[in-house]
Amino acid sequence: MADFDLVIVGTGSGNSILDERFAGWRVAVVERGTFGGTCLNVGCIPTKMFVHTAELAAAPSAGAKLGVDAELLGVRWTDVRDRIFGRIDPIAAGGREYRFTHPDNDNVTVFEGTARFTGPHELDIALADGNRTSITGDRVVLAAGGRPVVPDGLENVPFHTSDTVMRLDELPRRMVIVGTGFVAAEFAHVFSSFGVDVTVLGRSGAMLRHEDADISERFTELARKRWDLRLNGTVAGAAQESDGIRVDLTDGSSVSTDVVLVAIGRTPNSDLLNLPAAGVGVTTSGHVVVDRTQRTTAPHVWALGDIASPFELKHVANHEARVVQHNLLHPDAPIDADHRFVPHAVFSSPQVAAVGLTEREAKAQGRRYVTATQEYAGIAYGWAMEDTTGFAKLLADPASGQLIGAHIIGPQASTLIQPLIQAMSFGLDARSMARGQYWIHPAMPELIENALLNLPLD
Ligand SMILES: Cc1cc2nc3c(=O)[nH]c(=O)nc-3n(C[C@H](O)[C@H](O)[C@H](O)COP(=O)(O)OP(=O)(O)OC[C@H]3O[C@@H](n4cnc5c(N)ncnc54)[C@H](O)[C@@H]3O)c2cc1C
Ligand SMILES: NC(=O)c1ccc[n+]([C@@H]2O[C@H](COP(=O)([O-])OP(=O)(O)OC[C@H]3O[C@@H](n4cnc5c(N)ncnc54)[C@H](O)[C@@H]3O)[C@@H](O)[C@H]2O)c1
Repeated sequence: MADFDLVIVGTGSGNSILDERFAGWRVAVVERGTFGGTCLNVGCIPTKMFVHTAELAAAPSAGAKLGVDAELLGVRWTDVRDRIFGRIDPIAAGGREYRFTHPDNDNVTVFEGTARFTGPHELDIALADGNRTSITGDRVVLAAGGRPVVPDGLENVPFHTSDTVMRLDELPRRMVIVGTGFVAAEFAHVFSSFGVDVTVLGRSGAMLRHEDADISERFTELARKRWDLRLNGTVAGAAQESDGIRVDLTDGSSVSTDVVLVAIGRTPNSDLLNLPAAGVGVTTSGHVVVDRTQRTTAPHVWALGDIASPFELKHVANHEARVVQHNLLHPDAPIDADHRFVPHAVFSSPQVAAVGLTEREAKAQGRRYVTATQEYAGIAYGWAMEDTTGFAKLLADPASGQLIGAHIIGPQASTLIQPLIQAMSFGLDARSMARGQYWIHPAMPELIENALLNLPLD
């Protein structure tokens, strides 16, 4: 049995822990899938490459109301797909090659297979080549991520998840997307911009229902105009028919389609690891329990990213990887992860971005707060874009002026939110932020300036 100072399970964010400071450590890295994990191979990065391309495809139809008549001649799907993965696949392969062969990694052994604990420090690895091996780790880092959840009712038909849908052989004519969250909103935008007839099936009454209610309501209203949106129901069953797949819904209706995309959330890969053998606890949702230093209930085991984090976001996984890295290197001076102001963005059309509390959460916490909104239609750059639906909504403590929540729906929301994240992270109050700096005129951040000035502070 080979003994290691450190075993890292998962090469998504876990792969970024190692640097020259670990040169004297014997390290094992275990990976059961493609090197680089979800974000690089099947998540953030390819999706945003498709989203950018989709926006180019959608531009001609958006031009007409501004007096520019253009026509989309076509989307060469296989060219788009192969350009994107022609860029990504070599990065994943290069990362793997680096760990296997580069002298920087003389102290690192890579095992390609699925790891599971057989004791507190012992792991069995079912290798991809069919063999097995056992190793021990003085310390273990769990960075094993999660995987898509699949609903009942699709047993008799082929379906895709975000893991496979970006590599379709051809662009389908019709697509049914099950789910109304991040993945559904982004892929509905991508595929409908490419000319696919998209139907979205949602169990709840709104899309992006975890967002602030005003944002979710506006997004749902706009989604209804673009996609065939079937809410308050889900899949009851499905059958293969001569001209495609028939999906039956719980309300008794049905939809015919060429491709079904499942996007109803992800589940942590904690169940693959036989965690009880190591004394590592999990929550009812399957997330590994960690303390503020990312240490699990077993003192020699740390966890980071989607396996331990309900946020399921890459910037959170990256932050937690830096915390784990520090705490491995400095066991006597551990640091805490900072989850105070975790932002997110949905790269759909329109974009949505948020940080801090929704109004619903502020109420539930009994917080004293004031709100302000500012529409894009009320700022000069919004006039340039003829935007009539986007807005920013802020929540602040009226006494201190500290922002407690920020929500944006509209063009470049994912970029416009950043100064608000900065203000919240560094404790800058709304009035100082609005009047203590210049705002370039007539640029889009005037949306934020005006929203801040609209806050009815004490
Ligand atoms: C379609 C999609 C789009 C996304 N877009 C964004 C975005 O725009 N912005 C954002 O912030 N986040 C986005 N995310 C979320 C983001 O991808 C994840 O939060 C992030 O990749 C999680 O990183 P991780 O290191 O925790 O896990 P992963 O990157 O999933 O890495 C886990 C690795 O562990 C391996 N593994 C699992 N179990 C074992 C085992 N037992 N033995 C060995 N290896 C194992 C897996 O094969 C995998 O490679 C997106 C996700 C999806 C699905
Ligand atoms: N831009 C980004 O940061 C980004 C993009 C994509 C994914 N992600 C991450 O990936 C994770 C997974 O995304 P997701 O969209 O799959 O999950 P999600 O949790 O965002 O949304 C899932 C949706 O599916 C609905 N649902 C659940 N079961 C259902 C059923 N049986 N039938 C119909 N609807 C059902 C839920 O009500 C929910 O609205 C997210 O939590 C997110 O953190 C992030």
